[in-house]
Formats: sequence, structure tokens, C-alpha cells
Amino acid sequence: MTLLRAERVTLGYGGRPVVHDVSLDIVAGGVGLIGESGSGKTTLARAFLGLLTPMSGNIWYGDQTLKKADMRTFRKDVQPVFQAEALDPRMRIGASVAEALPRAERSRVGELLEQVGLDPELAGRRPHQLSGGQRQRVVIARALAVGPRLLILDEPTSALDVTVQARILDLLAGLDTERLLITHNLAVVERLCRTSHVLFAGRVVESGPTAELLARPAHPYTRALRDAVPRLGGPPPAANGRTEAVPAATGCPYRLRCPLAAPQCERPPALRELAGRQVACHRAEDVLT
Ligand SMILES: Nc1ncnc2c1ncn2[C@@H]1O[C@H](COP(=O)(O)OP(=O)(O)OP(=O)(O)O)[C@@H](O)[C@H]1O
Repeated sequence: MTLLRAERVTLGYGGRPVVHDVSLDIVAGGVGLIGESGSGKTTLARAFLGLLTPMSGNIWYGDQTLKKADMRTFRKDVQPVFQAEALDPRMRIGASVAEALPRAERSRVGELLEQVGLDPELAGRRPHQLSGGQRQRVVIARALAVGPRLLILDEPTSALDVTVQARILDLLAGLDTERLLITHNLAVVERLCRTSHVLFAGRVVESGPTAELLARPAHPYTRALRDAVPRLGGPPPAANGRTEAVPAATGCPYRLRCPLAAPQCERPPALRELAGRQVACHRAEDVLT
């Protein structure tokens, strides 16, 4: 059974929805959420962590909705990997990792530091005495402390330079923990996620095997992301040079930016099966060719 699943979830703040009717399963092999800033990735991740209650729809944790689940067990199974800046600057990193461990297992700090490729000797240092990559490893060690089944990672490497980024990706790829990864960096999802969901304006516009989505996109937004983003690092994508166009309020939200927009795009496209993935685009056949 899938550990976590969103079923027709709508999420928002102050009664204003920003994620609309999203369904997705966190399946084995890594799941990526891709999309530009403001597309709703972090909002969806917060709902998967039980930090935001859906306005409608459900987050399923096994066979229970998150509302009804035992949160103690949930917190052991599902752990966030925060940005390294979230580490307490006053705390030595050994203490920081120990704090995340169950009381009876506090002696495992050195073992955990080794697991993430850090010298246990570093336990006595404070965060500012480590490199950015080392700090990110400490954050991962903290998340691993309770033995989670799933890690939820929000831009885990975006603050790091390219070579350090690659080593952190190697570390994450080598863990036998499931992962939900949020990023605008396609190289990162390519490395860590067998399945990806592309979000635009709070809606899933394309979902499927990452390799196929990137090799042969069926949605013009996925294609724009692929074509505009450098393979590693770099800024968020420019979509056909028209990133300034706001999502359309009616019809296909992408239509004001889309080079293929046609009269039928004034009707909202439903997600449909095509070429081994799901895509919400009236003109997907023309994108695939
Ligand atoms: N606490 C909040 N209160 C009100 N609106 C919010 C809040 N957090 C996010 N939003 C809005 O929700 C929308 C989605 O934001 P979200 O942070 O989920 O996007 P994102 O894809 O993760 O972006 P980024 O890559 O910049 O983190 C945006 O329009 C944002 O302004």
C-alpha cells in the first residue's frame, strides 16, 4: 500500500485556494514535484506533513486519513528535510542530532553523522563552523534519526554549489528511504525521482515517469521547463520568455503563456491519459510530435 496519498486535495490560506484538486501517490522510486515559484509545491508538501489541513479532499496515510491518524507514528514515518539555515546556530551539531534521536538512542550520534558522510569529530562544532554541504548533511542526519520511511525534501540542494550539490544527491540516492522532492531543478528530479508531477498555478498539468516527461514532454509547460533550465543549478525557468503572464483565471491556466494556445484552451483541460502519462492539455498530441 502507498504510504501517503493525496486524493482530490484543495489547499489554501485564509479561505483562498492555491492548490486545486490534486491527486497523487507517493510511490517507490522517488516522487518529484516540479514547478516555478508560487506553483504550490511547498503548500502541497506542508499538507503531506500534516501541517496544513485540506479545504477539501483527503491526505491518506496508509488506510487512514491524516485527520484520524496517530500522529506519533506518522512523525516517525514521515520526516521533513529542512533547509540548512533552520539549524539552531547556538547548538553544537552533535547536540542537534542527539535532540532528534529517541532518548534511549542518544549514543548513536556518531553513527548517524557517519551515515551522512560526516566525520563524527565534527559533533563539537556549531553550524557556522561547517560548510554549506556539511550543514545540509547534518539536517539529513537529523531527519534520519527516527528511522523514517519517507523523507519530504524542499529544495534540499538549491543553496549549494554544483559539486557539493552532486555529492548530496549521491547521498540521498543511496538511502533506502522513500522521498518526495520539491524543486525547480530538473537535474535533481532526474537523479532522485522515478516519477514526477509538474505543477502550474496549483494544478498538476503533467504526471508520469520522469525520464519520459523530460525526453518527450506532452505539456507545453513541461517542455518550456525542460528547454529553459540549465542541466544543473541555475535560476527558475523562463517559459518561452513570457514568465510575466499571470495564470489565466478561466480555461487552461497556462494559455496566456502558451505558444500553442487555441480557442479550445478557453475551456479548462482535464487530466487525461496519453503516451504513458497524464496530461492536462487540449493540444498535447501536437506537443508530443
Ligand atoms: N502562509 C501563506 N499565506 C498566504 N499565502 C501563502 C502562504 N504560503 C504560500 N502562499 C501562497 O500560495 C501560493 C503557493 O505558494 P508555495 O509556497 O506553495 O509555492 P512554491 O511552488 O513552493 O514556491 P517556491 O518555489 O517559491 O517555494 C503562492 O501564491 C503563495 O503566495
